[in-house]
Amino acid sequence: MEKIIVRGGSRLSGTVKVEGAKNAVLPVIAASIIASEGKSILKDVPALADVTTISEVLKYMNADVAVDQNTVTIDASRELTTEAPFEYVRKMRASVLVLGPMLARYGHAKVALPGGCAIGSRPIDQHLKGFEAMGAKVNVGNGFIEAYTGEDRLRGARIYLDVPSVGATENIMMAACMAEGKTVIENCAKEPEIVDLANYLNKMGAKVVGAGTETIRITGVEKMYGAEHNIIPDRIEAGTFMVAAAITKGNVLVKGAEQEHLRSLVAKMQEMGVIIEEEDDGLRIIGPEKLKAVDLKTMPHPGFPTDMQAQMMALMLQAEGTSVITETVFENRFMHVEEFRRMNAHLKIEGRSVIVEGPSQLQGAEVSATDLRAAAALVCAGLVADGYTRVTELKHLDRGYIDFAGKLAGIGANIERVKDEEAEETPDNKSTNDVKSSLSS
Ligand SMILES: CC(=O)N[C@H]1[C@@H](OP(=O)(O)OP(=O)(O)OC[C@H]2O[C@@H](n3ccc(=O)[nH]c3=O)[C@H](O)[C@@H]2O)O[C@H](CO)[C@@H](O)[C@@H]1O
Ligand SMILES: C=C(OP(=O)(O)O)C(=O)O
Repeated sequence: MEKIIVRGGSRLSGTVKVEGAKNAVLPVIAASIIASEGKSILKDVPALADVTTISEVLKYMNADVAVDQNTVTIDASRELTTEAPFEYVRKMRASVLVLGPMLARYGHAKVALPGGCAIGSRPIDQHLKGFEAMGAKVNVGNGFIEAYTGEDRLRGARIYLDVPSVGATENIMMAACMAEGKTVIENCAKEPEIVDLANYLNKMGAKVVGAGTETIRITGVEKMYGAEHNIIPDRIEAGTFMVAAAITKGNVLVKGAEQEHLRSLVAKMQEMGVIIEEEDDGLRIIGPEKLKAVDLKTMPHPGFPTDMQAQMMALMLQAEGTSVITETVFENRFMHVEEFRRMNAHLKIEGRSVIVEGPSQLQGAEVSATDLRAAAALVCAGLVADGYTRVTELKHLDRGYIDFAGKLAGIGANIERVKDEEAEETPDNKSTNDVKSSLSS
């Protein structure tokens, strides 16, 4: 098992570059299997554990997937199997995103049920409601979801989502690309990753309009082809580095951060007193000497992203006064609160809100990453805690961040990722040496 060991106290400075977006690349890779002719060449693909998992799903289905650094080439022109077993879906819920593309191309799809996870129950009823509206029969049983149309193609339909689900919007949009006639998805998700997927589908020959608004219209086509596409930058990775810079009172250029995708975060951080300047190639973050307390509520895009909630909690712990965070997207996304408390954070959960009393004098401790963003948030808190913070369960972090510790070290953090045995050698209250030298001594 590996750990990240971080010693608080360094102000971050310099430039850090963001990768392609995890939440954009996963549906794009899934969509590639709709193409029965030609190769897809995907660029700016982040080398994340989740990308490996979805690539393995495609390979299991008989597609060719070749990875060359940040370029992934997919040839799905051979006949594919239409099943994704539990061993992949267990690792990553986004595996359910192959349902829509398989249904579009073959009128059949069978995927293991994803089940719940640390942040909430995460049902997929809206995905299935969409497929049914398009004429598919859906059976859920024996741990699998199976959808099929028999001899027929899917039929275009008007679908109103009960919640603007990102995954349901993507799955239905992909399924509708080769359906007969027009599909209209109302109350759909408006995230930048939805727009990226629609752009890719259109390059493949689909007819999708309205992505990024609350109504998407899709006119079905007969056939789709491989296409070239560049994945958009990861707004959540960018936001995480923005928080890391601000919490340490640093001055950091987050290269690749798109202001347009980050409006709610930029506005909230500015409200806290953080200076944010748009530069040609990214956003410069200058942390103030004192942060102001604020309230925030997570919402579907363009509201405040739930995937930045844990990191913002770390930042609010350093603000002067009482902040309130309300989580409206996932019902159980406060697992990090208990871990922050181990670092001497003053936090109280009240229903779907957390009351944050700041500033907390954080203390280094051994903490466990309960999910992907909790992992990043705990590292951010460690950047300003007294002494050493050890963050374990890094498999969650690796789903969404590449070389997180290395990138933070590159902008001046006192941080290292180590194997368990090496971690034992690091003294708890070492006050002079940095993490690296304490490990090598
Ligand atoms: C791979 C990926 O892109 N993951 C993102 C995606 O997840 P994901 O697509 O799973 O999230 P959704 O947008 O679907 O979920 C939002 C809310 O809708 C509910 N819901 C969803 C589907 C459904 O059929 N029924 C239903 O009730 C969920 O329980 C949740 O409360 O969007 C989330 C919300 O921005 C992000 O946190 C995830 O990082
Ligand atoms: C919750 C997240 O991702 P996923 O939907 O892949 O679990 C996330 O990226 O924070």
